[in-house]
Amino acid sequence: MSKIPATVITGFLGAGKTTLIRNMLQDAGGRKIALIINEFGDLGVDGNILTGCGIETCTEDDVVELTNGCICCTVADDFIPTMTRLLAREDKPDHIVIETSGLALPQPLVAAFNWPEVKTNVTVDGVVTVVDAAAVADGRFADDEAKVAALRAADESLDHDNPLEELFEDQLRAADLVVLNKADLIDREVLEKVRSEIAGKTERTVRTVASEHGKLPTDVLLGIEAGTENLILDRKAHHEMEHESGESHEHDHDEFESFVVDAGSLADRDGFEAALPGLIARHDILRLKGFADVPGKKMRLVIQAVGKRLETYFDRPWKADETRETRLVVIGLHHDLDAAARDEITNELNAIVSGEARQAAE
Ligand SMILES: Nc1nc2c(ncn2[C@@H]2O[C@H](COP(=O)(O)OP(=O)(O)OP(=O)(O)O)[C@@H](O)[C@H]2O)c(=O)[nH]1
Repeated sequence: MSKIPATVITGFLGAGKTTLIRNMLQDAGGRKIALIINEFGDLGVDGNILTGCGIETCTEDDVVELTNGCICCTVADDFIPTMTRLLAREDKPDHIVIETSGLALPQPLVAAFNWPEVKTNVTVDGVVTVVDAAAVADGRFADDEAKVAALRAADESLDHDNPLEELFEDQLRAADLVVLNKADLIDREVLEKVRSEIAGKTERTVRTVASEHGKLPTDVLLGIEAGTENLILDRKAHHEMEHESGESHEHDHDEFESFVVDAGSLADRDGFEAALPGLIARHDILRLKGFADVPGKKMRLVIQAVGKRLETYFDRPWKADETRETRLVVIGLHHDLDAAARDEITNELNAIVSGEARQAAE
């Protein structure tokens, strides 16, 4: 029996993984696709967006959400049992697509495909790393010397120069294909600069393709036939290489923090959208996303912020059995989101959601 192909879609927070998968599902080419969605933070936004996207090939049964932490750390407890259940199904999928969290390392996940109970039935068709080309052009992943110096001063045990840059490079090292997404936000010349910067971060030549809103022919993404589970040992992450050279530090996510804010109904959408970027910049929030209840509206409002870019849109009606609420997950570097900062952000978010902040400013 031929093995079921699996594709790992990885990439940093907000790069466009879910958007790319949503487009892939709309152009599945008759494939029955099973989705495994892994998220950092306890809100399950991506899975909710995908099952809410109204694509008949993407029902609740086709989506498995792993929200107990990054898939790279929960391989044994979550990922392997999920794959075993998936493979035990009568109506097996034609292709398995796994969206890692924005903070996951692809290497341990791809290595897990060598576990006996998986290897005989599944092969890794390819690792697709989605890049926010505009964020790269803005230098988001470059070393911010001043910031690293401040980090080191605050925590001499810090064993990474720059956790963002290191993770970004690790996700690129694992790639069979790099998607330079958000190309609509930069011009051609900048895109080519980003392309060569990306090329400089992997020792081997990796195919890159530009995209806008993750729109690419599904045949570009699926059917790479790389068999990456047999190649991943040559695509080591930083901490695996440091381990080999003796300066070992375990792979963890301690540098990152996430928390969920429950707020009330969004009384003043314009005021909220005007105030949110300032809050994000003040606290260096890397990612903020979730859903909001807008009084008088049948549809729920999706809130999507990646760095300073904010997008809100109504995606589907609230279900009869759903509580209309505003719930937002906030993700950032640990030292930016200590307890005091989390309280401050929670209070400020509640104030701008309720419209209080605007009234106070008037
Ligand atoms: N302008 C622009 N926005 C994009 C593009 N692709 C995605 N976005 C927006 O970027 C935001 C994040 O997109 P997602 O698809 O949720 O990103 P993700 O990688 O799944 O995010 P995480 O799962 O949180 O890591 C959303 O507001 C998208 O609409 C693009 O090509 N251009």
